[in-house]
Amino acid sequence: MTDPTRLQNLGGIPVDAVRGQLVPWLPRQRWFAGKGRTIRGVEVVSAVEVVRGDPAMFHLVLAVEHEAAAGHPAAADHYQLLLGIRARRLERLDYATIGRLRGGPHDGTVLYDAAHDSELSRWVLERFAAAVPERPVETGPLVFHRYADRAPGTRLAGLVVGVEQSNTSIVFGDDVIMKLFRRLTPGVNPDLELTLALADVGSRRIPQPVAWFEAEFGGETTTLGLVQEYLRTGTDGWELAKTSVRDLYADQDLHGIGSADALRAHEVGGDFAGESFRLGVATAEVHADLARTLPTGIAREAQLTALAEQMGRRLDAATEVVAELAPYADRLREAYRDLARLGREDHPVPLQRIHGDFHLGQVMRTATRWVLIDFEGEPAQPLVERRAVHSPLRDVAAMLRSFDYAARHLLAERRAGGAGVPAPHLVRRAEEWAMRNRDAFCAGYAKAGSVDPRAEPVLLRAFETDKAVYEVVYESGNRPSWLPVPMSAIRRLADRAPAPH
Ligand SMILES: Nc1ncnc2c1ncn2[C@@H]1O[C@H](COP(=O)(O)OP(=O)(O)O)[C@@H](O)[C@H]1O
Ligand SMILES: O=P(O)(O)O[C@H]1O[C@H](CO)[C@@H](O[C@H]2O[C@H](CO)[C@@H](O)[C@H](O)[C@H]2O)[C@H](O)[C@H]1O
Repeated sequence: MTDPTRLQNLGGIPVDAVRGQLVPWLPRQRWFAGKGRTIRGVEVVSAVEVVRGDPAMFHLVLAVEHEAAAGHPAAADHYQLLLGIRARRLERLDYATIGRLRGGPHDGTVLYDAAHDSELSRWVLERFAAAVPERPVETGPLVFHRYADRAPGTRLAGLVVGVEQSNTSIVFGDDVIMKLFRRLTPGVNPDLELTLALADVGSRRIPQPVAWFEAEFGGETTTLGLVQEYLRTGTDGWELAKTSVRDLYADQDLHGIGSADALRAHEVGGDFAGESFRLGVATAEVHADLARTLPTGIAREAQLTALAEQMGRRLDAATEVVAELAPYADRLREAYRDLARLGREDHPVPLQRIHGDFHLGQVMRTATRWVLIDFEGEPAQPLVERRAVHSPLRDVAAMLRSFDYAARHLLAERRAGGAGVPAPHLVRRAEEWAMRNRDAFCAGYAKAGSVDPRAEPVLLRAFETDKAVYEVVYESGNRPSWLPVPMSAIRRLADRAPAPH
């Protein structure tokens, strides 16, 4: 990529001026991973001028240097940015503004995130259209590959999807969706790796891949963006599950506490168990396809002991951050001791590539089937960990946690809204909903896969405990009013109450 020592300006604008605008803007972005840490400086480590004129667009890789902080050595994180430059402000793009230059020959020039400018972002589609499968095209260090025979249209308007998450996704027409990976780690992104592997074996459980682009970064070929079929009839599983739970609670509210008329989880119109079963089937099919096409392994005593120790360390670290965990920590550790014992009892555990960040927000129901998206793994984990083999029951346990979340989040919201501690009959209904859907998911998984997750209670409990501990830290940092959701699971798991499935 560009030699940064030679980089003086971007389209005539001094690089220092650009850096100055980026420093306050970056921490405000949803995808910025260094929130709360002090930025020591921002370097432009690569710049490719991809559209010249007004507007102009540069493909940038930024190195953000942070001050050292507890648990974080002073190190640089790298991010990808499509920098748009316009001589004059354009009102419709105000929300994407990085900053405006004042004084000098560039007075009034606007710097902005060009992912939001469909006039510019379609340039990427043009590169994909110029490539054909087996014959990528290059623009400087950027290499554009096409997977599908059919090229995406180049005149489609691009719209960034509303819910910005770890990355930025742009929908073009209602034809394709392109994900720009924001934080860059050298190497192939597992989202691309697993999507291509599944497409190669003909899986219909993923949005079909269309194209991707990459560049050398940190000495490795690194994925920058992935284009897939846009699931125009898709709704994400979290929204669907919430609708079912809302329907159940609305019925309870209508009939009043303890009313014999109040309907149960299997009686309300929005019963979700059929969908949960089908989602279990879809998950097992994806696991089976991953196992037959990518590396697999077996965990025996040493690996299970190491895994149990790793989970124990995560619990220690979490207890430091969230004091509410402390009273339960010793009892939670029993789940990890049982896991280590499983190894000593010679209980081999099959390992394979898995989704790695599985929850109801990572699955979409289309008019015809469940589809799994976002195989990136947990973005905060190192790439080597995300590309390693794991027990597929880790994904299963993560989805079971998600059913628990769907059941309880409304109670947390009501409580945060001033409704007080949830009434016991509502808590019972939430538990019943979670139990019913967790069980249906496991039944679907067992029907389509080789393993019934319910026959592996020790593994499931250890993975679920580990995930709930992670969630406690996540909620305390991001959505404190939702902390009661994973805390209720922590209490259940510490009491070794029968898992609701
Ligand atoms: N192929 C697709 N078709 C339709 N919508 C999609 C598709 N892929 C992703 N989305 C939507 O975009 C959102 C973000 O996608 P995701 O892959 O989860 O990104 P991130 O890595 O930023 O979390 C999803 O929650 C979903 O609503
Ligand atoms: O943004 P990511 O998809 O990488 O995941 C993070 O955010 C998730 C929240 O959206 C969080 O998931 C937790 O909340 C979900 C409901 O919003 C629930 O379905 C999941 O089961 C629960 O873990 C995830 O933990 C976090 O890494």
